[in-house]
Amino acid sequence: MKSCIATVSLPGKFADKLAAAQAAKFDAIEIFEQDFVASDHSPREVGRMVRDHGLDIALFQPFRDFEGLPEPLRSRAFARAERKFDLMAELGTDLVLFCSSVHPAAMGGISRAADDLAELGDIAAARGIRVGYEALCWGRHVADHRDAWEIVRRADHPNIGLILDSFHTLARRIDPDTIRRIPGDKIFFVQLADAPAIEMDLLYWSRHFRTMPGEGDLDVTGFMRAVMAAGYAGPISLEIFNDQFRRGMPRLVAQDGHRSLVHLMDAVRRAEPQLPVDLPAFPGPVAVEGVEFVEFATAPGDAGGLEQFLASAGFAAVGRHRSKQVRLWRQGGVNLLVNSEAQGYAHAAWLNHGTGVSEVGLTVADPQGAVTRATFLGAPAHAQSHGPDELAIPGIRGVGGSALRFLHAGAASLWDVDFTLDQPSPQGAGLVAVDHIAQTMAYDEMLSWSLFYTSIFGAEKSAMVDVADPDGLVRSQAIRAGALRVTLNGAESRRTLAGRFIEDTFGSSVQHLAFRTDDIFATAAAMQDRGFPVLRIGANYYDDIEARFGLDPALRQRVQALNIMYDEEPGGRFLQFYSQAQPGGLFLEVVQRTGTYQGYGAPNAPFRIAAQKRSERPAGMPAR
Ligand SMILES: O=C(O)c1ccc(O)c(O)c1
Ligand SMILES: [Mg+2]
Repeated sequence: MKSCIATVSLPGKFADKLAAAQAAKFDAIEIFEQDFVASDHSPREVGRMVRDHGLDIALFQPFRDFEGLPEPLRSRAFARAERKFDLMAELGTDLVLFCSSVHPAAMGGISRAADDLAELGDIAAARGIRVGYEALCWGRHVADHRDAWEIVRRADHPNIGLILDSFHTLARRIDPDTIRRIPGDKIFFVQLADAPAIEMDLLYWSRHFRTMPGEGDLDVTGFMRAVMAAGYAGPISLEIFNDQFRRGMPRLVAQDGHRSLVHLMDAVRRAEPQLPVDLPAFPGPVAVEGVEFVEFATAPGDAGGLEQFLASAGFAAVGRHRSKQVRLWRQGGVNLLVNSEAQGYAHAAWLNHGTGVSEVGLTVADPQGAVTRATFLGAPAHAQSHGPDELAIPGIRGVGGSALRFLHAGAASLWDVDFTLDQPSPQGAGLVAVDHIAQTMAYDEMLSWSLFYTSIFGAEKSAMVDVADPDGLVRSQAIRAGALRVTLNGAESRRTLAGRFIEDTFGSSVQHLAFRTDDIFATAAAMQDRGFPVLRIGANYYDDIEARFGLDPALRQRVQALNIMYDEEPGGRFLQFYSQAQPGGLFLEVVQRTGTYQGYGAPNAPFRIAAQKRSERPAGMPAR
């Protein structure tokens, strides 16, 4: 796979873009003319800078408004093209993108455009240049790759070919399988971009909302399968116009871009194994069987507050690590680790973020294979010291520096090998499993996080929902990969509960953990007896759900008495209650799902957030 990224896809100055593309292991770049013009380097210097970064210039673009013009505009367009061919020679690239015209004077006509390109082909050929023609989906006369291909076919010139761009094809809902009929050697270049499914003007959508493949809702995999089936063997290039990326960090944008391409091509070969995808073999998406543990990083002075909070939720300390300052707290099938080591990864996490979740342990069929896949997708392996008789548990780093570990279900158990258990697992308050893990990040980072989960785990995303915090909007997206459910909460404002959590913890990620119970009324009562700092929900909320769902008044009484929130879908119900946010911002949630309910009670989130903001006062865990 020859990977390429357009300079327009990356933020920063020209040199920053090159450094980022190199660090992310791209093979080549497309020079977007505007980036070149804005830079202060001569064309020869730019060419040398690119090659000094180990990169090729695979394409120069765009050349606008060429075909179908009347005289004298037509001659002017040819003269302009020759100037750009001169520039390309100095840059050191032989392929240029001509996009379909939006010029008000452009005349239609497939043959007229073909004649113009054929004539241009002779000029280009004399200079060893190839011209690729791309249909912009808002082009004046040509807005469909099938028409662009017909023009290229009629131009019938070896130096004139087609350029495909997934956005232009998929935005117009053109069937990508029509690409399978195009000879692969006439496709000179392929640009890729995804986008979220939002109805809007095509040009505006393209210029502001493109995303990396897999981060949006378009079928970029179907598009790329068709391109490969056509016999295309050239570079695949990311051409992403995106407002968020423009203000992002060059290296992170480039890294996500490379990850998205590797993931895309892996998906292509898994969908159509006969296609010749040039990518080293690595294991498929990691299927998560369970959440085996969640570890909190803390320090001896802070552990007491956290442990008191866990005890109030029905957990009991049942054992300790053989060689480390780590206690095991349990109830039902849930294992929580409280790590107060004075060295190592957890300690560093505590120093950076305060008390909070530092690691999540997942059971998978092939732990080592999971790490292998993740490293091919650019996630660093996460090694942790272990004693001679202790398990080496492979792991990776998540997006914000959090860690994930992979364990075999049922194999030599971590609990038997690394831990001394002093008592059996208690029933506690009836929590049986981790239901989901809620991570919080700046809104601009959300796509990075979701790509991490969708690429490594093959996770499914549900639709993004807007949650109104009294002080700003929070976007929430649920991600599911087998037994791993994660909700991502992107804070737009620093004053939202989510935004403040990020500030207060210096970028910690897990803001809350949700546990599942099979009897939420019994669990809520048992936790109340243990002094759980439940979040109080006001009467207006209960009046509303009684009206909205036609709730039986007796049920309304029961849920209200225990501060349980309620949601339902045609196939099932969802009951949930929360703790107050603890100093530092962490909180817990308890849920019960019935029937086929798959959501997270999103309609309740604004009321929960408002209640949390009202309830803010120190309780439970002391602040650091
Ligand atoms: O937005 C544009 O004008 C534009 C330019 C060049 C491209 O390759 C493209 O896909 C879009
Ligand atoms: Mg394009």
